Amino acid sequence: MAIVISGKELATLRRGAMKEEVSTFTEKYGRVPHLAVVLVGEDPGSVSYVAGKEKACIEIGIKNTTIRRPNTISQDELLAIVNELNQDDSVDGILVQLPLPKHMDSDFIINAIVPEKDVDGFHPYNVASLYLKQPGTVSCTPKGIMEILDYAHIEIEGKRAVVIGRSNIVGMPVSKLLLDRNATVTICHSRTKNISEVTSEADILIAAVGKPLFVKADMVKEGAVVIDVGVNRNPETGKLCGDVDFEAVKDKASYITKVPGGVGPMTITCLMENTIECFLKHMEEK
Ligand SMILES: Nc1nc(=O)c2c([nH]1)NC[C@@H]1CN(c3ccc(C(=O)N[C@@H](CCC(=O)O)C(=O)O)cc3)C=[N+]21
Repeated sequence: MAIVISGKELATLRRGAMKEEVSTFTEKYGRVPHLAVVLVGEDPGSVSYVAGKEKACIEIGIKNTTIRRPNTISQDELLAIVNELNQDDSVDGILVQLPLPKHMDSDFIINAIVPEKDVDGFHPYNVASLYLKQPGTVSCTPKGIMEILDYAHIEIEGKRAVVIGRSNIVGMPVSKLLLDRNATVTICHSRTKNISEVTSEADILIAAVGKPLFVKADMVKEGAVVIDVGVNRNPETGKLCGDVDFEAVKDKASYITKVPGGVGPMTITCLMENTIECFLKHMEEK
């Protein structure tokens, strides 16, 4: 049986440290960090994420404003909200929850957020900074995955890392972060031939495909480290489940994360870290 790396436990540790740090801010800067979240519509993943973020903000002492709008609002109305938050000096971080309703162009909205307040690290400026190794905001899930690997003291340098999924939000940036730590990285996707042959080579396997229970035992090398980034609903039980068939893979892996309680809590924790970082930069500019 693999060692289960608890993202939840690490999140609790990090949040305790952040709470202490934030408790010094009012005296130093006259206020605490402020995160503004915009939620359009009622995507189930988003609603659960928003609830988790509100809880984390309260825990750490970060001010949180959630702006909720029905999915009938126009793109112009959403743009106006973003512009107002951009100009609001009391706001340090802006997060527009994705996915947006179909009648909207999410790239257009994300591009409208000023990069200094883009706590998601989704703005092209921050994405480019990651690839050029320049200072900027690193997106929360990839950052959380690296923190999980480090917490478990997993060696990365020289290891063969295989990432399943090539999204801008997870697959691509986590591949870059692993490469920066000198892993040999392979990215698999829907057109990859003989995918289980490729994934079976992985010392570190990152599953970010968005398909419930996609990773089975025959796709995993004995002793591999398996990180499950999936946020899916199990089609049979309706419960939250990952991309990895945990029960099938747990006896083959050396380390594994679970859903829930794995990467998710660290995504939220890294969002808190990013909010504090944006706040501190904002305060320095004054
Ligand atoms: N602009 C934007 N940025 C995002 O980062 C973003 C987004 N939009 N849209 C939705 C997805 C999804 N996502 C989750 C993060 C943490 C949990 C999480 O902490 N889940 C808990 C369980 C929560 C439960 O039980 O419902 C866990 O895995 O233990 C879930 C989902 C961030 N996303």
